[in-house]
Amino acid sequence: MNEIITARGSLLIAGVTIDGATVDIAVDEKGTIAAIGKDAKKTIDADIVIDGSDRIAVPGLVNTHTHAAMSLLRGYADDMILQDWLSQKIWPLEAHLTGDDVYAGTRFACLEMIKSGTVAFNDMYFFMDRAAAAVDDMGMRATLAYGFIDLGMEEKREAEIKATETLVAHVRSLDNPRIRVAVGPHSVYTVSPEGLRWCAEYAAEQEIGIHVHLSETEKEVVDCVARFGKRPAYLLDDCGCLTPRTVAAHCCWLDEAECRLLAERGVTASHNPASNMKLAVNRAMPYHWLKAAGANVSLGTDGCSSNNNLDLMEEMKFAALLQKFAWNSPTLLPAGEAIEMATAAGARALGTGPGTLTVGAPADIVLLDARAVCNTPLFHADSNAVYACNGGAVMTVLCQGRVLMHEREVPGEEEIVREAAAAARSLVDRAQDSS
Ligand SMILES: C[C@H]1O[C@@H](n2cnc3c(O)ncnc32)[C@H](O)[C@@H]1O
Ligand SMILES: [Zn+2]
Repeated sequence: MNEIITARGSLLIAGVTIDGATVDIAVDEKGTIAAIGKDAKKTIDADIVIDGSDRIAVPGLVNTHTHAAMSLLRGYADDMILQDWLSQKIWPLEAHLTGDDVYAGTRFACLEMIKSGTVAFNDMYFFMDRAAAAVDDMGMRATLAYGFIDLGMEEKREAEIKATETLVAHVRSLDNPRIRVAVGPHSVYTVSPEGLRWCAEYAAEQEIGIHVHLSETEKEVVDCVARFGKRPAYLLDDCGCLTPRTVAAHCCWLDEAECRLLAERGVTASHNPASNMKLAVNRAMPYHWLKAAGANVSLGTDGCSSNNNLDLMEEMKFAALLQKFAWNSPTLLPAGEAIEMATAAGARALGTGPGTLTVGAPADIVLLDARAVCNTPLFHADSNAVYACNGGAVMTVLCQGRVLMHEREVPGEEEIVREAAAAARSLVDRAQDSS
């Protein structure tokens, strides 16, 4: 194994390219960027030196909507509409999930994310104590929410409340600054207004975030208006769920007034273009309205059963292309904004720092291969990163100054893949045996 992966301490990335300039980046032993520039090496006595020649440094990517352990369900159910996909295939299989599955699936998802430049993610799923263990083992950052689904039943709501409280207490007990907790009301079609209100009050009391699906399909909006007399964003707002700590995933079917409402409340809208196209939700997030309103718009992959990977480099391209195509505007969402979505906007949403390569920021750093085919010729690094490259161009990943991958080597990769394959097989076999 490359010794840089196992080494700990202060670190120097020597002769790396940032915005076209060749600089050194010094990282102190706390994992903070101590200096950037030609004299950066003088600020620390580096324990580790990484050769940055032929490398372009960018901030670590932040995936703001995942169901990480769904990596076990990759390719299990494709080419379906959302409601059928969830009710006929995904939920029946998820009924057989175990904590061990979630550990194996989340560790596997972390591996895939690290290999494509992601350092932090916002996750909503089940058995989240085991997801936390996986995140801890892999050295990433994550905000973890239990997927709260009460289907309007009081008994179920009580169980979901307990599960949420248990997870919050568990994550607090870990006392790991890389792992945070949020409340995860799944959506307005799976959680009653009483459940949504409880989630909002509990999140406020605990001073933690809210992670929710919002206006993913037209059916969600039509059904919500028919049941509650208002569109989903207004229902969430009436229940107190729209806050500066809220990440609302999808937001495809928002109208212009709802975009303004999200901006006013300080909500982050997580764009998930690949999942939206695959599930044919038939409308792209109105990014132009959200942007005009001043909302924070970040980027997510969604789970591996609707994407079907966790490559946020690839997702930047999907976002830029979908926005241009859907809203008939080649100038909408240029490369620089797509990178901002995948870095600073995500970091803002999860409170993981500025999401930039600046002195004092956490050293969440990705080194891209400047000699890769996708980076040749290198007229505009942002353009290549978004339109030409994918996660395969990521060579080295640091999270809080710790090297998670170097020269594409991640410790334990083979075993992680083997365990995930076995867990996926066993999950599907158990589900089949019971049917
Ligand atoms: C946490 C639950 O959310 C389910 N899920 C995964 N992807 C989506 C999506 O795009 N919309 C709604 N719900 C989704 C996941 O399977 C869990 O059951
Ligand atoms: Zn989702």
